[in-house]
Amino acid sequence: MHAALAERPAPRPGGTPPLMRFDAIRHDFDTAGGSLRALDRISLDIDRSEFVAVVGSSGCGKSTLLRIAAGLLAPSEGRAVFSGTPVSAPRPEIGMIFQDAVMLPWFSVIENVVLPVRIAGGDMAAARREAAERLDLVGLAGFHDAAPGALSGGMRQRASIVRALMMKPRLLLMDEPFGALDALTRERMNIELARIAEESGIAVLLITHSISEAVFLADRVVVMTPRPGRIAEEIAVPLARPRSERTLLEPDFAAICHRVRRHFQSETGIE
Ligand SMILES: Nc1ncnc2c1ncn2[C@@H]1O[C@H](COP(=O)(O)OP(=O)(O)OP(=O)(O)O)[C@@H](O)[C@H]1O
Repeated sequence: MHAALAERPAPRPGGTPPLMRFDAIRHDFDTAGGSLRALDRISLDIDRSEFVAVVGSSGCGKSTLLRIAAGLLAPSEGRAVFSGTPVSAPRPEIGMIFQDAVMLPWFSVIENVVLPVRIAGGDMAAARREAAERLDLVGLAGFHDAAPGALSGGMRQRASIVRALMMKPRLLLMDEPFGALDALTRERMNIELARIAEESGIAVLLITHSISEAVFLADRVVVMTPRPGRIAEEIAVPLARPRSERTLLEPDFAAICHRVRRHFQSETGIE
């Protein structure tokens, strides 16, 4: 389906608002050299429990789009609407995970994980119980009381995913979360993230430079044009779930990767 340069998303059956709607977003940055258009005419819907991956060349505005979704940046024009309400500030239903999992070194892993609940004034005993269970599920059973510095990059990123889930978000925004990991760890993290998303039903908006990661994880891959970032194509990924190592061997997986890759044939920086 080509959603190229659509001004407005199509009306939805039944009139239910999507979980997240980017409605004709444009964003210009003021720079020393004048105004720089980062995003132009971005209209995109994300449904409940949907996994959407965004790929595009460096500087095409992916992080800018995510910051707008998180309520960290107001667009120059258009709006981001979460569950029918315009996003104007960060909110607990929208979680965010960055490339580098930032952890406070003076707190143990589990205390870092329950920090959002502490800040929100929630039930700490219940939070610690839930955190312990979730840490076990992602293979961090022996590391609840470890210092964050004792964890590898992959382990820290798993802990940061658990931390983001503590506030029970309905949408998880992920900005190149596995970019700093080695290829094998990254593949394992992809499988784990697919499982978490499938089991929890949380919607995810993932930014990645890896085409195979995007296709492996997503229900839909959004390809952006070089700056100013527009939507070049939305590509559905109808691969069966649960996704696993076997998914990577499916002919359809390769075919969809190829379709995404065609957009970048003359570019570098995209795997
Ligand atoms: N605060 C800012 N002030 C001025 N220009 C900015 C600012 N933030 C981003 N830009 C510019 O806007 C454009 C889009 O940046 P953005 O970080 O969203 O791209 P990206 O697609 O996430 O890039 P990458 O893949 O390299 O992380 C770039 O040209 C960038 O230099």
